Amino acid sequence: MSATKLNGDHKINGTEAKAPFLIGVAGGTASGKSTVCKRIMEKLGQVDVDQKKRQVVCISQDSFYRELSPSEIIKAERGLFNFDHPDAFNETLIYDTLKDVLAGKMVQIPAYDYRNHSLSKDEILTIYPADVVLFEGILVFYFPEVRKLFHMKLFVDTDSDTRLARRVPRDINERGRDLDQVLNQYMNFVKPAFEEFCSPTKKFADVIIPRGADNSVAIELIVQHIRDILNKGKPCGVRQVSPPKLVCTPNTSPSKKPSPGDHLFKRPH
Ligand SMILES: Nc1ncnc2c1ncn2[C@@H]1O[C@H](COP(=O)(O)OP(=O)(O)O)[C@@H](O)[C@H]1O
Ligand SMILES: Nc1ccn([C@@H]2O[C@H](COP(=O)(O)O)[C@@H](O)[C@H]2O)c(=O)n1
Repeated sequence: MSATKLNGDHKINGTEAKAPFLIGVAGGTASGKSTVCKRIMEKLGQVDVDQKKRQVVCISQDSFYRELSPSEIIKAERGLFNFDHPDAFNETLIYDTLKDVLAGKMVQIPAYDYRNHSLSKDEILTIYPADVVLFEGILVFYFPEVRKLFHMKLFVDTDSDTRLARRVPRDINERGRDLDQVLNQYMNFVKPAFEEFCSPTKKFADVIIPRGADNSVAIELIVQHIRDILNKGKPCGVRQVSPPKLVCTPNTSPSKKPSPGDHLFKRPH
């Protein structure tokens, strides 16, 4: 798929770009936001699809951490930088990027390098226009202008002991931290910031998912709702964007009744 910009109009392979259905997924650290997004993508049959052809894509808010100054990097290396405060993020870039996504444009986003506390110079993720875009992160509902862009808002609500028990091994094994660092950062920054900035945004959610990815009933209901919206092509409460032009058809002949697992998407021509 090739994407081009012509006089402000965005065209993909010669056809008008489509506005995606934008879903925000918030929740505390290690609540299971990424895992919930993965489950949604799996249930919509998207995980094994080539990146360029995916109709459901996921973007992480962590790709929008602002660049740190040399003295802030030193603080971060000592576990003394607050990555859970809204000021740690580049709000304008989040907003501008999501507006581009909603305009059906292809966007390029750096992966986040947790070991070096910086945006990756080497790993740039290309987000091709899609029908459904998931945007997940601890503070995706914090910024009012960003919050208004979502068509659906999910909050992954996992209890804090479970979150800490998951964060400790993850940060040690995947993010290059030691136990003292993880616990100090958690007590000094992560926990207080969750209570001050993240938890209060739960009230903005349309759906709260207790227990995260363990809650397969909630995930199935959400997936079914996404399918219904896409089939109708008329999402409720959509602000500023036109509905996604995607038809969700079961991969069966018209006479055959759909069965669970039949959820191949088909774009209209
Ligand atoms: N339901 C679950 N049961 C067990 N482990 C889980 C579950 N959900 C997530 N995890 C693990 O917890 C860690 C954090 O999950 P993740 O989805 O990355 O959370 P978040 O995106 O909210 O930070 C990961 O190591 C993940 O594999
Ligand atoms: N350099 C960084 C950047 C972020 N963090 C922590 O990541 C958490 C957000 O990611 P989740 O996958 O857990 O949602 C956040 O709580 C930051 O503390 C970090 O430790 N180092």
